[in-house]
Amino acid sequence: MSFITEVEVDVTVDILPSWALDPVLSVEHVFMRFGGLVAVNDLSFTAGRGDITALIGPNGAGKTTVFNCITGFYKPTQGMLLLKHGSGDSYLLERMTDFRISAKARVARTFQNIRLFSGMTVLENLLVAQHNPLMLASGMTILGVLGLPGYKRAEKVAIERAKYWLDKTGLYSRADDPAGDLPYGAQRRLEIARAMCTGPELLCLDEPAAGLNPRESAELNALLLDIRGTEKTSILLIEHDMSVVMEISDHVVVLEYGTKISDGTPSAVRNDPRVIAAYLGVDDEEVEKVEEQLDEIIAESTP
Ligand SMILES: Nc1ncnc2c1ncn2[C@@H]1O[C@H](COP(=O)(O)OP(=O)(O)OP(=O)(O)O)[C@@H](O)[C@H]1O
Repeated sequence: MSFITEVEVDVTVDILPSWALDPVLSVEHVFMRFGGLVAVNDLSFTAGRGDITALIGPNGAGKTTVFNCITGFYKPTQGMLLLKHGSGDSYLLERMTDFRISAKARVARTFQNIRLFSGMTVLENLLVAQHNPLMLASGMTILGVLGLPGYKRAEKVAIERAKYWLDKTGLYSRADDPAGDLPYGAQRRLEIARAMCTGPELLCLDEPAAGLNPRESAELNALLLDIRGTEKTSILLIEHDMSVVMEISDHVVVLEYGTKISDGTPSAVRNDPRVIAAYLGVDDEEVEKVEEQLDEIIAESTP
């Protein structure tokens, strides 16, 4: 005869989302105040290594301010921004200058308004982006630039890298044209190529699809997916174009008035009533009503 004793085991396993397991960037309790205005309010989120993370929200939600804190243009009033390289090296971005954030932590960014050297050629724009490794190879001297073999080697590597990104972004045939002569969509791609020439650990793109037509927008999606897939570069993206956000993001963080209101997969965020309410511009008190309406719509459409 055998006795089986039932033992109640409380197995409460917290399943962490994939982006929290190996984050390239951890934003922890960040505040940014401009006088009486709280542009970023106790913001915490993680961006997973190798992920495309989108930061979205209505106009004035604080998205660009978050980018400016990450890239050192602003010092956050409070909070921590931890960037971790795949090698294990980590950097507290809020303690670093913008120059060191791009050179050491290797965070690259593009801007809402294109900022290229429009009088320089497309190729020159990509070589200027690699100024740091070139100057290091020169030993910071004119003699180094003129004679050191290390400099010649570094110059060759810089040209090869520029060619690689010209090819990837479909700009090879325009390499000798002034950047300012390129059509708008091509200038946007050149900005991304320039950022990629710095070999970033994290690529921050501020509204890369702004002003693009649907064909250019689809090309941008393909380029970003390729950067994620082939280069394994982590991307943090501010974007208003929901077709881009929903199609290519692994993870979406939503801000409203500087506060995080949703954080999850694209489909979870898309169906979050708070997000819908924020985008429709309804007040907090109306969120419940929107939720009820959504439930009704879902019930009606379910056979
Ligand atoms: N340097 C500054 N001084 C004062 N207020 C600022 C400054 N920078 C941003 N703000 C304010 O912070 C708030 C958030 O602005 P931010 O540009 O970060 O929003 P956003 O989500 O990027 O908006 P958009 O989608 O329109 O670009 C806004 O109210 C803005 O006016």
